[in-house]
Amino acid sequence: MSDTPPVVELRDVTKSYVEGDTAREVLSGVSLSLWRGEFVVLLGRSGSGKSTLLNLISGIDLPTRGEVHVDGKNLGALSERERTLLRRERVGFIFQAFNLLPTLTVEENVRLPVELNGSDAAKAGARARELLEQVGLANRGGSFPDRLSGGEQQRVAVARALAHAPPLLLADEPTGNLDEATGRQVLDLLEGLTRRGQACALVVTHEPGLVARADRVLEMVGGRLVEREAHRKERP
Ligand SMILES: Nc1ncnc2c1ncn2[C@@H]1O[C@H](COP(=O)(O)OP(=O)(O)OP(=O)(O)O)[C@@H](O)[C@H]1O
Repeated sequence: MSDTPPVVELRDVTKSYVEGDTAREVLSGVSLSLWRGEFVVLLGRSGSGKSTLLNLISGIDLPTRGEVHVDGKNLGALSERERTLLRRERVGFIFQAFNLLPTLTVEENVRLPVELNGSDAAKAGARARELLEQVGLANRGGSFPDRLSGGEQQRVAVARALAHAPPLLLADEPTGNLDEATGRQVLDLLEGLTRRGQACALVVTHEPGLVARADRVLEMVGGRLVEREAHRKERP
């Protein structure tokens, strides 16, 4: 095992939501370590708490009890602004609905996270073009997102999520709006680029093909996290 901390560490995390007089526990004592280089799939029925878990890892929400550490930092000890910065610098996101900014071109969408992290325009542009080339969209940088197909938009979203080389990628049903063949193409890219960048990917999916390719398969069941398969690689 290496001396570097896990990219994500959850220590006995509980999350309850209060509605009226009742508190409902969505996560009950979840512990988890994710390491760089791991491609991890997260399964679970609708309402089982998958998005809640992603929100806690990204620091958008805080646990009721327990600790969440990202890149060695305890999110509960950070201010909201510090959590926002950590998220911007260290995490890439891919959403089911693509979530590209409609008023920016494809290239501007991809260079945005690089520029937000302080790179100058020339460097950000070069990095965006490199990523667009890798997702097969080198000639679409000047187009606006609504001119692209769903699969193309999601490939742009993959490029955007990885443009600032984050150690952690969180993807919430990235193929949910795509047909099977297009979804497979997007997942190939997602897997290839996260492995090449030695990032850790945590992907919520129902895609059986992806489950077979994952290093680890986790499932939310009754508020707990179950490790379904233990194809763990050697720690990077
Ligand atoms: N802000 C909130 N306030 C109250 N309840 C919430 C809140 N956010 C989530 N929940 C509840 O927590 C439970 C888990 O929701 P979550 O969105 O994490 O599930 P999920 O596994 O991602 O579901 P799906 O696959 O349908 O997206 C649900 O019952 C939901 O209603």
